[in-house]
Parts: sequence; C-alpha cells; structure tokens
Amino acid sequence: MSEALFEVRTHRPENIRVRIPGSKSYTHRLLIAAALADGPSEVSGCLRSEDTLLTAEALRQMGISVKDHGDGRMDVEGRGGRLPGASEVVFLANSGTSMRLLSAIAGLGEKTSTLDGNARMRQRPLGDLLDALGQVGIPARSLPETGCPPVVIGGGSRRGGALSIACHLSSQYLSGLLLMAPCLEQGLDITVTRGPVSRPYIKMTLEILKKMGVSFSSEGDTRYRVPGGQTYRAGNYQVEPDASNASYFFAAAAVTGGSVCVEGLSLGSVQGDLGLLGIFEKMGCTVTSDSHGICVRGGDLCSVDVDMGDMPDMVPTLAVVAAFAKGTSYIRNVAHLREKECDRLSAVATELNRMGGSVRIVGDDLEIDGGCPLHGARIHTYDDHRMAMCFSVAGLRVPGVVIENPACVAKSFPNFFDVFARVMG
Ligand SMILES: O=C(O)C1=C[C@@H](OP(=O)(O)O)[C@@H](O)[C@H](O)C1
Ligand SMILES: C=C(OP(=O)(O)O)C(=O)O
Repeated sequence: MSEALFEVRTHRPENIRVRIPGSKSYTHRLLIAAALADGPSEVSGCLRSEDTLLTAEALRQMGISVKDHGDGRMDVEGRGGRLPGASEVVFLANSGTSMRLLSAIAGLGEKTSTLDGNARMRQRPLGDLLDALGQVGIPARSLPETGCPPVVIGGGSRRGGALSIACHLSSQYLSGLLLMAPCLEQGLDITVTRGPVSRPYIKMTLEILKKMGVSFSSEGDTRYRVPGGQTYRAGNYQVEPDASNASYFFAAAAVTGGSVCVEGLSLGSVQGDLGLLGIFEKMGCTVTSDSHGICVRGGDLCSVDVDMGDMPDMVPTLAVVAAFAKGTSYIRNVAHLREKECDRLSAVATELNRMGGSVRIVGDDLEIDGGCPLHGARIHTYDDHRMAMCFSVAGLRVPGVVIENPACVAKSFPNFFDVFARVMG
C-alpha cells in the first residue's frame, strides 16, 4: 500500500456539503472516561480509525470490556475506577493521544502495564508525565530511559496528592492526569510549571469531567484540583464530528474561492481547531453557520500573523492556505510541532518548498511567502495523515500534485480520499 499514490485533480468546489467522521479527541476521551465510570455506557458517533481503535483495544487489554458495534456505537463496561492492568504489551502505534492519556490511566492499574509504539512514537516525549506520576508514588519509567516509550506504569499507590508538571511539549500529559485523578483516593492537585500548549484540548477534557459528573476546580491555565474518590457517571454519550478533519474541506473553499459546508459542526463546540475559521475570516473568507453546520466561502486571500500554540494540528492546513495568500504569513509559537507524527515544521516547509513555495523556519515560527508560482510535485507525507490531507488541498489549485502513501490517513480519517474525491469533482 505504501507504493500507492493519490493524484489530486484541480477543482473548485461549489456549494458542497460534507459529513466528517467523529472527533478523534472526543472519542479517545469518552472511551477512557466510560471505562472508569460506574457501569455500562454507550458512546455513539465514535471515530473508527487506527488510533481510536487502538485506544479501545488498549482498554480491553487493561481489563475493560469494550464492544464495537462497527457503526460508531461502542459499549463500555466501566468498573468504577478499578483497572486490572495489561498482561501483554499494549501497542499504540503512533497515537500520541492514546499513549499519553493511557499512560496516566495505567497508573490506576492493579498491576503494571507496558505501553509501546512504533519507531516514531519511541521518539515522542513522555518523560514529564512519568516524573509527575512518580511524584505521587505511581511507578512509571521509560524502559530505554529516554523519557519515551516503551513505558512501564502502575501497580503502585492509588493515593494521589500534589504534583507539578511541565506541559510545554504536550497538553496530553495534563489531560491524562485530569482523567485519572477522580479515581485516586485523594485526587490530584496539579501545578503546571511550563506551558501548557494546546490549551483547548485541556478544556475539552474538563468538559468531559463535568458532563460525566466529576467535580474539579482550576485557577487560570496552571492550577487544577480534582478531589479523589469520585466516579464518572455511566450513560449515553455522543461524539461530535471532528473539527480538525473538517479543516481540509474549509481550506478547499479558501484556496479555490469556492464554497463548502461541513454538516453537524457548531461554532459553540469546545474543539479548539474551529479557531481556524476566525483566521480564515481575517484572510478574506466568509464563514457562516446555522443549525445544520458551518460553511466557508473563499475570497481574495491576504496574509496573517498568528499565534498557533493552541491549534497545532491546524498549522499544516493554515500553511497551505497561506501559500496562496498575498503577502508573508507568520505562524508563531509552534515548537511543539516538532514532536508530532513527524517533525511537522520541517515537513511542511520542505514540501511547500518542493512545490516552488518560499517557507522558512525561524526559531519556533513558520514564515510563508504567499503568492509564489507553485507547481505540481510528488508530496512526501512522512507517514503523517495531516501532511497527506493538507497537501491534497493544495492540489485543488495546482495541477500535478501527487500524494505519496495516502493510506496514512487511516490514523484519523480512513475514508478521507473517498470523501475528498467524491466532493472535489
Ligand atoms: O489531547 C488531544 O486530543 C490532542 C492534543 C494535541 O496534542 P498536544 O497537546 O501534544 O499538542 C493535538 O495535537 C492532538 O492531535 C490531539
Ligand atoms: C498530533 C496528532 O495526534 P497524536 O498526538 O494523537 O498522535 C494529530 O492528530 O495531529
């Protein structure tokens, strides 16, 4: 399959309506919270992609029954915060969210669990989370002593207490701690010493706690207190469509001057990646929303200067759109892009430059000169779903864009190319 290519055809979408599968971030969180809840839950609208199915399988390995109906519904038998732990190595491929959230959850395990990933995951950091777990008596170590997987966690104290943690590399450490905290005897009193980056994902985690009956308090972005001895309320929970994966369709309208509506999304959602729409408006697009969804119409694009520390996954999408805008765009505060599925700062710059663009990495920022004459190219995707999806958008405007290894979209949007080919001509 790695030999396969996707050849993009230029096309301007007009009045296209599209449905996007469920949110990856919500699916991971709801499955985990349901696993800790006090009885059976049904989570519907789940994303069924490589990463979320890995989270479901990991929970099974740790002793939780998860039944996948195959249509987005998953039945999860929560055990009231009890977690036996996994006897076999839990393999999480390159799913950072699974690895970080489940490493914290494994800390609740009666026995130790070993969590591992693929070669790239073995380079993605986790050390600050392991340190934090250690501060409250939970055994947590990186086997290669690099702070990266494979990690061995759990089989220790369930007391909880106060800890401090740096979250400048990832917010996922904090989301993991917040999710496990109510199941500890004393809960957790968390101080964030650096960061956090990607703050909307923390808000999403807190939203789930609240929705499932768990109380907590917070002060700004750096202090969180979750009392212990609480249980998540089992019930029926619904996952909304994935705003990050909707971005490729919004961007399609932006770069072509066409119009696209994504159904089932609302501007009131806590999915932080919807913030990209405000940026598209500043660049010259028109954004409208109603009870059916959100629509974008492209216009004459101008450059932007934006801090994207809270929206890392939208940087590749924005970079592609900026390449078609008038003037130089500055995408700031995105050092954490180096820790993703690939080094996304370097990958985005290399591939846009391969198409004749002019993109520079300056410190922790990306600078993109818009309006360069772009030409077709065979795009390397670095086994990164977001690279495959955002460069497909470039191909709507530039003839001859060919996407290598399109199958890498299985991570978050397995039928992306079917949907894309159907609605983009
Ligand atoms: O918590 C989450 O669901 C996510 C948090 C973000 O990661 P970081 O916090 O590591 O930036 C994001 O990039 C990832 O796709 C999903
Ligand atoms: C960074 C991403 O995911 P993860 O951290 O879960 O691998 C992503 O989906 O862009």
